[in-house]
Amino acid sequence: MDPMPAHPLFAPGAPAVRVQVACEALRTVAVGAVMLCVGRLLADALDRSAQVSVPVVAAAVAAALVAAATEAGSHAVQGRSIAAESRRLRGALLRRAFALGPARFTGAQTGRLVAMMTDSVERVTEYRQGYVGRLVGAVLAPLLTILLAAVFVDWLSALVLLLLVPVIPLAIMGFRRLVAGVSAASREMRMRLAGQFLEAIQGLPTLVGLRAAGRVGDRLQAAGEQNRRATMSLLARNQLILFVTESVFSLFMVSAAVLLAWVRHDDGAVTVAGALALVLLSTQLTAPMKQIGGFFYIGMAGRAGQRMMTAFVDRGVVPAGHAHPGGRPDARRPGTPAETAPAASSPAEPAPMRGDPAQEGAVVVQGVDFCYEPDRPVLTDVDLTVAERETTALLGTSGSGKSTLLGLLAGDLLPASGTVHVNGVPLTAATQDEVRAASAVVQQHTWLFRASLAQNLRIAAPGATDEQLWDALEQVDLARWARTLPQGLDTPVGERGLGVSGGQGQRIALARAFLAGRPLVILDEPTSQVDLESEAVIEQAIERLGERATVVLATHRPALVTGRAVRVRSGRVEQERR
Ligand SMILES: Nc1ncnc2c1ncn2[C@@H]1O[C@H](COP(=O)(O)OP(=O)(O)OP(=O)(O)O)[C@@H](O)[C@H]1O
Repeated sequence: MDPMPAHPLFAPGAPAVRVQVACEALRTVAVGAVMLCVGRLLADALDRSAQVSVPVVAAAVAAALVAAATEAGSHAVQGRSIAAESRRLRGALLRRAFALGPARFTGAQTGRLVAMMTDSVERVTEYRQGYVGRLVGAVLAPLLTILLAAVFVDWLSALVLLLLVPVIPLAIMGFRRLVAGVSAASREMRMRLAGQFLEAIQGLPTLVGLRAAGRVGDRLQAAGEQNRRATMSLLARNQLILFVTESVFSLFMVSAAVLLAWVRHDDGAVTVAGALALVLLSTQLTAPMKQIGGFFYIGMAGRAGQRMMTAFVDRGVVPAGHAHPGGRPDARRPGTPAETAPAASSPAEPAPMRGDPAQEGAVVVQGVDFCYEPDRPVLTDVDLTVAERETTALLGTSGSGKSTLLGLLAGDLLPASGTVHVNGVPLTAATQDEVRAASAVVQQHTWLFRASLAQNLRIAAPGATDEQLWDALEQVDLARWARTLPQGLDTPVGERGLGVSGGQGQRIALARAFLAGRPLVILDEPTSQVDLESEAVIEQAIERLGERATVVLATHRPALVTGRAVRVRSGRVEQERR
């Protein structure tokens, strides 16, 4: 075990450790002195003829004060050095992350990086600045206690106790073996969960647009609950083992001390005061056992964090934990959208038109007013009808209200007055979910998850077959490219799509819209991030999409207007045709 690797990332020498060891040693001697004095006072109390010795009482009080002061001093030094090293360590890791640049993070989930800089830094500093000193102190404690017993009570009794003390490291090692694997697995699970949550938050607009947020949310909730249960049972198990080990060990040491005191007193080698002090001092020998719990939560997590940070600084990777040594990385491990989506379900079936004969068309907007803030109308008296399988482009300058109108069609906003019908369903607070279920939304900025191409596509349709995925890729002219990928559909596209171009990312987003199979597809500036060549491909893809669904898109680019165009000007809709 190399508790404090000499890596430039970590503070050299850790002066706080030396101060804590000194404090711990002083505290042990002071507590030992209190026990010697108490032994003497108890012996005097048993001997009715003896008087209470004021100097002994004074010595006991003074020693107790020294013990309290060293304890407080040790904590103060620890607190200060933890804060200083946390700041330094986070700064160093952040500088390294910036130096590596975003492209280096294609293989590493940002969530892991964040978890390392927050949770792991806390554990490492707590371990390096707090725990090592206390642990060394705790190992010194029995040796110093035995020294006190040898000098002030009886050297032979002290020698016997010294021979029994090695049971402590044996007990520590046994405990470590019992809990090590489970602790590593629990740490890895927490780290993965942190990554999943962060990625879900980062990609939330995409998940919401594809109506996959509920599914992913349910899955994350289940994963969180599973993690909570696993952690609680780990803690319960460890506490039980600790309790039993500590009780058995304490009982063993105190019984040995009582026996020794009895025999040596009978032999006339130890006074009553000495015998009592010996028994009291034996309770100090169990101090290392009390550190065992901390050793395994703080120590193991701290050392694992150190390994992780060293690997990050030296090799630029945030390694996974060691929960599954030698195990094959699971393609559907948590943290990927495929895992966060429910297992098998078929692509969404197009919702049938619902019977309101008065509302002909997939989208019917009548006399709609909308404002985000009172007295600042954004849409005024808007009328718009889009027939089934018709593609309609909303044109207009920035701020004219195009995205707001799309928000109403998607069921994300409610009109202040007027009516909106989507697929025959009137939009109200009560029907909002139903209206939202009728559409898939593709935003200007698409989020690609750190997962395979297939998993990124299946966000829209968890049960889609490989054939359906290839068909969707064909529709957006990405199938040829996908076939050249080293692992085909299983090729990782990288967090935020760092492995693909902006145009390819946007086409993957469109492929998701194909897969979603909703009757209405809403596209908000689908070509804002792409070059002219990609724009032409996207234009064709939108045309194909229009053969399967009603499409409403907002765009600044006239090239995208293949069907009907509608101009939005200062919150009003003017209809025109090309
Ligand atoms: N969440 C909001 N809260 C308050 N005001 C908003 C909000 N969203 C948009 N607005 C305002 O509503 C008006 C219309 O915005 P909207 O995004 O619908 O326009 P747009 O035509 O889509 O613009 P762009 O082409 O730049 O996306 C703008 O004045 C905008 O500032």
